[in-house]
Amino acid sequence: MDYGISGHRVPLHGRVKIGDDTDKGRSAYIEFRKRFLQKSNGSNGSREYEQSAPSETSGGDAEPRTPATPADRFEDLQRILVFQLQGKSDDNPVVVPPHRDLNVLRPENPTIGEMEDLEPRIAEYVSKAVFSSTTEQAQSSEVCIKTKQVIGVCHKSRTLHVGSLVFSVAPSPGVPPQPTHVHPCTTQPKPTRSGKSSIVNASNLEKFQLKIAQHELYEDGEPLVSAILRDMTFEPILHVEQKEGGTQLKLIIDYPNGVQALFKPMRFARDVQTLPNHFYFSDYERHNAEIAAFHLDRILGFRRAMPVVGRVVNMTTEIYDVTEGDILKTFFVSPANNFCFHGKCSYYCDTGHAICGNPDMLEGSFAAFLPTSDLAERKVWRHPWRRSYHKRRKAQWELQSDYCDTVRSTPPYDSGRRLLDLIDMSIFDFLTGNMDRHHYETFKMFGNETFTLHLDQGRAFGKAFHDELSILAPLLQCCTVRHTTLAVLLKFHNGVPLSKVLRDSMKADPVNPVLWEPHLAALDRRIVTVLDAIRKCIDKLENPLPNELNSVV
Ligand SMILES: Nc1ncnc2c1ncn2[C@@H]1O[C@H](COP(=O)(O)OP(=O)(O)OP(=O)(O)O)[C@@H](O)[C@H]1O
Ligand SMILES: [Mn+2]
Repeated sequence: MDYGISGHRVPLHGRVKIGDDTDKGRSAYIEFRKRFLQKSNGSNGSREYEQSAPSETSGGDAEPRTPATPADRFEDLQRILVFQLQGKSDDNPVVVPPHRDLNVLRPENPTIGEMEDLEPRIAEYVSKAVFSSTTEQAQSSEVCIKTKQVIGVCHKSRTLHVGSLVFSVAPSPGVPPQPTHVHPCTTQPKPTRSGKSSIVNASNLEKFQLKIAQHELYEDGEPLVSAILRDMTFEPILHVEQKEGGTQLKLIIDYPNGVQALFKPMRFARDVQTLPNHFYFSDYERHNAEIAAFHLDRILGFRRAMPVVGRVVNMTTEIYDVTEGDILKTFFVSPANNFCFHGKCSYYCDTGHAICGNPDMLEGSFAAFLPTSDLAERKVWRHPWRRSYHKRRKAQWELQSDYCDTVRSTPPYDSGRRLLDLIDMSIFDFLTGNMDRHHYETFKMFGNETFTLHLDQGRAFGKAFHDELSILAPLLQCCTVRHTTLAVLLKFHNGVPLSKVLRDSMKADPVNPVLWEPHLAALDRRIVTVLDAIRKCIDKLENPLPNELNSVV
């Protein structure tokens, strides 16, 4: 089934509208949008904000006042949660109770390490491995471990590759680095012929990657997360190269021990918003959006985004000096005497869109690298609610009011956790204003019953004064949400505001303040809108409108 663009065209220069107002359907989305737009300054702050120049200034240390206690505590929604925890209200089709949610039940939750039979084996290798050197191995790399599959390759010298792990073998003083050979079945350590060897433990990122599980990237409170953030912040940068593919410039950063990060450079100050005449697909990426989205994903309890940290690098010593290839030819000094480069990519990689240091210090986001495909291949899925990526075309979901019924009856959205994951993602994206969710990825080895990665938030946090309701289309069209997601939203709405928790979480980042204050304020406002939407879904269920009425609302 193709969830792609419809090919339907609106008149040239016509405004691209969201939703079809003439559609006589059952779509909560269209109804909600109408109601939402009719609202004036509602007491709960749920209104569409126009793009307007704010009076606040960017950044700054002064903590703004947190919003006054909201008038509406959504007690009706709270009651549903309490009933469900008491084993009542189980049949509520809008709020999926924990005991029907595979993300909560997790009958199985193996890690990549367990699936690949790596974790226990590595421990075994550490205790059993014996290193020796033979001259013939020096000629080429060879396969040196066989278990369920080939997982270890001896490389030219001093390193042993096991999946994405690289073990270094330190030679004795005075002995040149030697090729290594592992005897995994040897229980008694044998003396090596030409020197003692030792195994350097896997890096924090490698350990993290092996612990990625079927239902989440990392566990709540996982200490490796802050260890990785620290590594990416303080470890020396050994090598840099441009990442192929994608539309905008990204660099792959190599640290010691095989640790890698995906670097997105800062292009604008925090308070520069998406240009009013730019579509979502021609917006620039914002490095700070990647940092903020990682924190937000963690705070909301999803744990589906890789750790990201901000860092200021010296463009000369930490980029120019450690890179090679065509990218070197794109470095130059600007008229303002700043060191700049533009790299090579399909958009915005020219002198007019150069990335410039100040004068040669450059800020960027560093996202911990996902496991390589050798260790854990990913499957790329077309997002059913993908936008048209065309200035005059609409996507199918924008035209068909019962679109969710179509999605719901199609695997993998017809059972299990997948549809609920997309609804979580739409709430996450609505909070951050990310309209750029064209594809999503999962780890192949876990099959369909696995979480969807929250990858690529570069176009989030672009408009602080506009709430893009169409991002919520999956929630509004399907009218279903996890109990746990609703509980988290209510917790922040009625307790310590999300803006405060996120601001505090990001204080530890080296490039704090990460977000412009109006973007933080927008989060608290948008939570109300999501809660309103869920309430609307429940109301519709409890008080279905007669058919004729339904068609005119
Ligand atoms: N942390 C990561 N580690 C490894 N690979 C990653 C990571 N994040 C993203 N990628 C891969 O790199 C690709 C491009 O990344 P991303 O989508 O963030 O960049 P982009 O320039 O916005 O790309 P596009 O223009 O296609 O949206 C992704 O499709 C993903 O497969
Ligand atoms: Mn992107």
